[in-house]
Amino acid sequence: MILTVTLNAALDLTYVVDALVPHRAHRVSTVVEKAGGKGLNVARVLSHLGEKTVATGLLGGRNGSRVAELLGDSPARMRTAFATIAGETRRTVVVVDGDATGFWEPGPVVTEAEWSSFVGHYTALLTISRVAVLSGSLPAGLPVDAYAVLVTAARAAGVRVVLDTSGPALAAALPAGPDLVKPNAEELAEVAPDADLSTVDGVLAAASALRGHGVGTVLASRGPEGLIALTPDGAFRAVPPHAVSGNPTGAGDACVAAIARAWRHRTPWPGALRDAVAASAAAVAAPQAGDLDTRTFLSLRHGVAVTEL
Ligand SMILES: O=P(O)(O)OC[C@H]1O[C@](O)(CO)[C@@H](O)[C@H]1O
Repeated sequence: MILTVTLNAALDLTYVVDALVPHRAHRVSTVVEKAGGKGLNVARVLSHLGEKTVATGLLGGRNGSRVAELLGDSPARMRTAFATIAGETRRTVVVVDGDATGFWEPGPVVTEAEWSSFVGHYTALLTISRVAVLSGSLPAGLPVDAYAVLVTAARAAGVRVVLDTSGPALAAALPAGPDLVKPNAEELAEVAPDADLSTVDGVLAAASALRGHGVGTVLASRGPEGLIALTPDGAFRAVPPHAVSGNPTGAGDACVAAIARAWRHRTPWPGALRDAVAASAAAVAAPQAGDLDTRTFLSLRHGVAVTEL
């Protein structure tokens, strides 16, 4: 079982318009509502790929009930085990006009009692999990080291743990030793301010500085140029055969899902990275975050070039 955690879940709204023009009113041609937040997108992609998952996290208020209702349509292999909180789950809005522009609401305030009860609930779920994926921002009220607590519990349970977050939440969790982090360009620049991140060497220097904090693998996404991974088994670069256009929201979630799946099946790094690059591209090709265009995934995965650096 792969466990995904979404502490700041969201009711994701996607608006499709012809062209987004600031300071103008827009007629929206299509509105789609989805259960979202990064961990839920990861769970949905895993489920598309045929994996059994349990999606947990925090849900509250009317938006939380709507998210739960939307999750009711999930296939049996995607189980949900969310804890209820008093605060209102946030909404996010993505405006798609060929590319995507996102608006993320901040989310609820979580109480200390809700947090400590969640930690117990999560620890129980670890006993049926092989891999845990902790994704997204922290809602207000949670301690900055919330992810450090969850990483420590996973490690104590012998569960491999992927952490996909940013800013202070990421920095505070590094000493707990997550097995993989997927930093954005800002985080890489912060740990290695002099590195030229437009070059492979620069990304490797920054990734190695980040690994020095106790992380197993650093996975650096380079958008349409693919991925660079600094792993305990060496450094790899994975490049897609061609760029894919569409909605890039959720491409990172698909990438993380593919890695978790590869770990679950003990796939060696080259295969894992090939799938991660193909899954990211297949997520871009699908209209909504958390979806995967299976045809793109299957057609691209054999064309991804993986080289050991
Ligand atoms: O948790 P955050 O970092 O605020 O990101 C949340 C958002 O990211 C996405 O998962 C896309 O990665 C959206 O579905 C949206 O819910």
